Amino acid sequence: MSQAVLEFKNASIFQRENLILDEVSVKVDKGEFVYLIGKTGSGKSSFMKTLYGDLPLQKGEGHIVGHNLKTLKEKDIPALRRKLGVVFQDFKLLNDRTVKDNLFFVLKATGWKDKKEMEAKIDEVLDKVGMKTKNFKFPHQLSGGEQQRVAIARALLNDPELILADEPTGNLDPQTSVEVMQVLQEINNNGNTILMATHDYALLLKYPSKTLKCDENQIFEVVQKTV
Ligand SMILES: Nc1ncnc2c1ncn2[C@@H]1O[C@H](COP(=O)(O)OP(=O)(O)OP(=O)(O)O)[C@@H](O)[C@H]1O
Repeated sequence: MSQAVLEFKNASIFQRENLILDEVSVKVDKGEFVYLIGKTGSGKSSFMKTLYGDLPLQKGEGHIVGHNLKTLKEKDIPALRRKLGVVFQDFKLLNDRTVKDNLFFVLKATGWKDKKEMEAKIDEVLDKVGMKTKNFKFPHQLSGGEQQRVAIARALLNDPELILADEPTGNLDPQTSVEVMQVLQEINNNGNTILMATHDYALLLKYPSKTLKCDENQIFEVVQKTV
């Protein structure tokens, strides 16, 4: 049986009427760590948006964590997103509440009810990213790297089948980028599947892994030596 958490066949991705990516045929298997690279404007974000239901898939086949993107309805999007953990370049934490309350907010919004279970889950995910002792802090009291760790913890709350990280180190200095990358690597070693869009070639060299490249309206796998 296939272990694919993500599979596209001859898919086309459009922004309005503009064709951004054509004949996309890619697969990500359970447990993989996959990079998505490509120049600015090559379509990485458009691809990521298609994956979390922000951009409709108009042509071809696309399946992700058990959902068919071609037939995905507006009402199916929350269920899809619960199976995905999404991490953005700009963290997207709520600045008016503590780390812990940021995570509570997501759990409540995704249907959790039991306070004890919620507390335990929050401790568990913050522990995974080394931020448990800072759960009382507000986002502005944390460094960029710490905020991104919290964002990664938030992405882990609902045990996602796939983590989509869109330029997660884009706002961080090189040293902090490596620290955040180590967190992502640990999470991957613990069994989480990760697709990470990045511009950071230094990270690719330091942590080689399967790499997909967007170029000239295509996505193809590259052998890392020639990246
Ligand atoms: N909302 C939109 N409406 C129309 N065109 C768009 C929209 N968003 C992006 N595009 C176009 O789609 C193409 C791909 O953009 P996209 O943001 O996916 O690239 P990217 O590879 O993620 O770039 P970056 O690395 O800068 O984030 C670009 O030509 C862009 O101008």
